[in-house]
Amino acid sequence: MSSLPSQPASAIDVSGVYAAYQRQPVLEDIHLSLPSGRWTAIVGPNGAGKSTLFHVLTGSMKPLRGRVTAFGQAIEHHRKAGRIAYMAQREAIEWDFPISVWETVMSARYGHMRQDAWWRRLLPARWHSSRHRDAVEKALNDVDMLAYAERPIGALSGGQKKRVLLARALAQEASILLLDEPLAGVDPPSERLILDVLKREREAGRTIVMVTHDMPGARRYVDHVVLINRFIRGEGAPDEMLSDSKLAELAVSSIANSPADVGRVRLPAFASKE
Ligand SMILES: Nc1ncnc2c1ncn2[C@@H]1O[C@H](COP(=O)(O)OP(=O)(O)OP(=O)(O)O)[C@@H](O)[C@H]1O
Repeated sequence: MSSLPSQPASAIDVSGVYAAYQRQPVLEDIHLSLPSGRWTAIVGPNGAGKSTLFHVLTGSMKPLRGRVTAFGQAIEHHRKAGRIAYMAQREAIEWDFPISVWETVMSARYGHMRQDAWWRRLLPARWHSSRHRDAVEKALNDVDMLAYAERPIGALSGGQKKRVLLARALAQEASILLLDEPLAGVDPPSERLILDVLKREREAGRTIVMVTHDMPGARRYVDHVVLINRFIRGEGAPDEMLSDSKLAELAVSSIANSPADVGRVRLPAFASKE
C-alpha cells in the first residue's frame, strides 16, 4: 500500500448530500472525496445509512440536496455508460428464476453488448462475442465459481450466491466497483479469496468502495476508510480510522442516532430550497 502515490485524484465526489425516507433523515451533510484507484471501506453500525449512501452513489436514489459526481461528471452519465458496477447487499435478484450462474454473470455484459454489431445481439447467448465470454469466464474463475457455471442460481449456497454476485460486478469491467458487504456470510477461505481478488482489481487501477463490518480485513487490505453514522464521522488512513478509540466514538455516535434523537432532527432544513 505504501507504494501508491500519496495524493490521488478523486473518483467520486459527494458534496452536501442529504437523504431521507418518508422525511426521516438518514444522511446529513455528506461531503466525501473517494480516491481514484484506491480501495475505500465504508464503516458504520447497522442502520447508519451505508446502503443508502450507495443508492445515492449509483443514482438509484435522488438526494434531497447535494451533488454526486464521478471523475468530475454527473454520476448518471457514468452509470449509463456502465463505468460503475454495483453489488447490492440484498440483491434484487429472483433466485428461483431458472437462470444459470453463467447467464447471471453474463448479464453484466449487456451494457457492453450495445457496442456490438446489431446482428450479433440477436444471436443466442452461446454465440456472444468471445470478449464477453472471456470476461465472464475470468470473473467466475476469480471467485472460484467456474465449476458451477451451468448450475441454476437457485441451487447455490448463500456464500456461493455472494461470490456469483461479485463475479457479476467484476465481469462488468467497470472503473468503479461499489460493493455492499461483499464479505458478509462467506466462510474464512472465501473471504480471503474475495479480498485477494479485490486487491488485484485495485492494483489493476480500479476504484473500490466497499461497505464492511470486517475490521481485521479492512485494516489489512484497504487504503482509505470512511466512518459514517448519518453524518461522516471520520475519513482517513485505516490505522487511524480503525483504532479502538475511533471505533468506540463511532459506537457512541450510534447512541446519539437512536430513535429518540430522530425527533430532534432539523427536518425544516430538508424542505427548504437551496
Ligand atoms: N426503503 C426504506 N424505507 C424507509 N426506511 C428505510 C428504507 N431503507 C432503509 N431505511 C432506514 O434507513 C436507515 C439506514 O438504512 P441503511 O440500509 O442505509 O443502513 P446500513 O448502514 O446499510 O445498515 P446495515 O449495516 O444494517 O445494512 C435505517 O434506519 C433503515 O431502517
